[in-house]
Amino acid sequence: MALGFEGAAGAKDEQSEAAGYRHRELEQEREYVSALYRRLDQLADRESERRQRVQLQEAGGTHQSRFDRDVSEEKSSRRLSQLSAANYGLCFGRLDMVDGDRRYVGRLSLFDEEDHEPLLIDWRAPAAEGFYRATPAAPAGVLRRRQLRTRERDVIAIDDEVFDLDALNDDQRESLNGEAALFAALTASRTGRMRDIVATIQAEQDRVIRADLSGILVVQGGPGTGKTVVALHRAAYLLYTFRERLSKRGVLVVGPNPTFVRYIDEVLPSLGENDVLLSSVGQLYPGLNAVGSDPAATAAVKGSLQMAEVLANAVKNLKRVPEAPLRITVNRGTIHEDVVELGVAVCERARAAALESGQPHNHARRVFQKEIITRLARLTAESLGSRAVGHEDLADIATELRADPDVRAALHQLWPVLTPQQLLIELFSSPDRLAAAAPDLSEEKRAALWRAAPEDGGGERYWTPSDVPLLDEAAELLGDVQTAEEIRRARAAAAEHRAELAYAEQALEEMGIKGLLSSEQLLEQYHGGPEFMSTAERAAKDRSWAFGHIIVDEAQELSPMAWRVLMRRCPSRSMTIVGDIAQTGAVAGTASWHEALDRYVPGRWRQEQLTINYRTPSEIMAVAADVLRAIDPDLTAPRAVRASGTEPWSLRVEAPDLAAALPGIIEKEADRVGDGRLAIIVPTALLAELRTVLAETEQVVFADEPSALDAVAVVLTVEQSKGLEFDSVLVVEPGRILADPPNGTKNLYVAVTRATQRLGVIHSGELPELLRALSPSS
Ligand SMILES: Nc1ncnc2c1ncn2[C@@H]1O[C@H](COP(=O)(O)OP(=O)(O)OP(=O)(O)O)[C@@H](O)[C@H]1O
Repeated sequence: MALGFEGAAGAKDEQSEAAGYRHRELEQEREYVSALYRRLDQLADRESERRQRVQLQEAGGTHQSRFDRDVSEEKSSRRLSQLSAANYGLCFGRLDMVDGDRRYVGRLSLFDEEDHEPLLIDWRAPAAEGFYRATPAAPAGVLRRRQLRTRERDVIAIDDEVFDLDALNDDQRESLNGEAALFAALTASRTGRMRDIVATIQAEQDRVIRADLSGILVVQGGPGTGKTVVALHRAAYLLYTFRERLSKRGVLVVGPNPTFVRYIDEVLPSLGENDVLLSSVGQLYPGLNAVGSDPAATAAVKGSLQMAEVLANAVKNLKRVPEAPLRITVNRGTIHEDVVELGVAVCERARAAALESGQPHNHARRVFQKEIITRLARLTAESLGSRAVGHEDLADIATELRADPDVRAALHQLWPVLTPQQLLIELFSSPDRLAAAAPDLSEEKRAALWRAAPEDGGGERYWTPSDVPLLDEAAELLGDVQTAEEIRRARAAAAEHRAELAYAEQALEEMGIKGLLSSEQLLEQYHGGPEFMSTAERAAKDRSWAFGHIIVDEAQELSPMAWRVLMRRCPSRSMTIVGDIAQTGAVAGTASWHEALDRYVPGRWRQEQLTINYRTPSEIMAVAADVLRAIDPDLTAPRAVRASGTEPWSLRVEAPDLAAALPGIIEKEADRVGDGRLAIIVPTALLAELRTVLAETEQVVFADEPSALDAVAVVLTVEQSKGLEFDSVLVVEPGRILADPPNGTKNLYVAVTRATQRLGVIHSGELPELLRALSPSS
């Protein structure tokens, strides 16, 4: 049966016997774990000596020797960072199997030096599965599961579950995996950064983590059910299990905003995985960090699928056929100056030939240009008089014409070459162009898209996260801006690169280091690339990169246009999508998984549900449940795993005094959370006012400041608080959050589910009816 040591005793002598047993077992585990650390240190020392030796080797030499040296150094660095990630919490569990086998489970695998017997099993290995999956009802060969609770390198407690089916009641069958360790983790103060949960993963979460790599898996779950943390552990699991495949193509994790990305960025390194690209949607376009913001109406239009058509039209409209023959002055200012006439039919033919090539706009321009220049060369030759003009002469004339400023201007007028940024700037700043490209958008929607052209060509603040999918779409339609010569060279280089890659692939196979390095990395090393670039770094720079797996967090926030970008980045459709439809806040966000996915993989995606809330205590969830019912009476809030013993409260302060009272309320609450973290979640419209009001309040920062995650108290909008959690949360003016269209109720649901311990609501006027479960405070 499932029991801790505490439950075993009855009479006094039995109690002291149990205590003695407990003590002996604890000592035994302390010794075992110390031995594991000795082995870890030994491996780390050897690896760093090896690396030093490699570093001392001469830098020059042949390609081959330089390559060997770089591979060794890279291999050592990776191993060292894996070993150092296991410096604390190395081992956290033990499985005693029915067949007498005993397995220790931890952050990585360790083997005995002499007999190569496993001393410790990596949590991701199949042999460790029972540690997370075994239940009293389905023990899967496990007799006892032991949790080792550790502080730094010492074992401080052990908790046992003994699976004995005969002695179970229903509650015990449903018992949580490693309750004591889990509760210790859940009630600890938050640090502002997400931590890994490798020691306390629960069975329903483990099923998601170890699910098949292929296809699209949607993980739907209410707030605090561990979607984010599970998604990150899944990334680590997939990299461990499919190392060879994924090290080459890489894994991308997409979060809703840069603050969230910073919040989660320590989890994968703590699991020994450093080569995953983390990005928000605003960072997905290489070379751009879009930090501007759009009014809701603008974001709604930009996110809608209609924009794909608008952009396709905008690119189509770039190609112009003149209404009358075009008169072009050639050889201006020379003795050969002349005016030639380019007929409408010629332009039409050239345009048709270019379109027929099926290439993106900027590439097809070459076909167009060739047709026009050939025609102009003939006309120019004719204008030179009756002298016979041969092939070579025509070629020379064509070369001259290509450089002729008037000819270039005419070509630009007929078929301009543009970057995606230029296309969007020109489109959004011109009501006429917008009207021509978006005849199906209402006047109002077109007006929402209008924006003055920037003087500096558009910096970080000009571009918004909603622009990124549009830039990506435009880049697809336009293609790179390259000259014909550049394109010819790029094609030749690509062919050579493909041949070299095939060769490198073979070399990796023969050297037995496939999975450590990709063939691309090997080639880079071989050609003496400036520095070693990880797969994630290479992928971050390449818009056309196809990832091996994509994980999307807070996926309900993605607009239809953002979904298109992600689908383009993952042609294999190997994706994990985590989110909660009840928390959609973005105006162009996702209302249903069917709506988002059926377009790409009709009927070919699967869904898992997470049902237990590990973050929010039951007292707060009672309040949240009323808000959820207002969103949809058929939805059920996830079951809170614990109570905090603290009632969530509300405080009414009338409008003129509210701003003045806030600093005092915040200071008091910050004192209460001690070394924990406090969030003040406010309606977007109040943000500017509060910046002034709270300017002098100690320890308070705003979410857009770099130190936001490390501060004792941070002020955020609901949007900025997505996916984050805090020990205590103050929600200010919930009525205004509710009244903010179109997702006010969902936003309030997000706001009240951010706390791990305490929730307070401060309001002027009547408290919204759906927060009636709060206890009024004076
Ligand atoms: N098995 C577990 N052991 C310990 N802590 C856990 C476990 N599962 C979840 N948690 C903790 O619960 C909290 C909520 O997890 P997480 O942020 O992943 O939830 P979420 O479902 O993404 O929430 P939201 O939808 O609100 O963003 C985190 O602090 C996480 O570390």
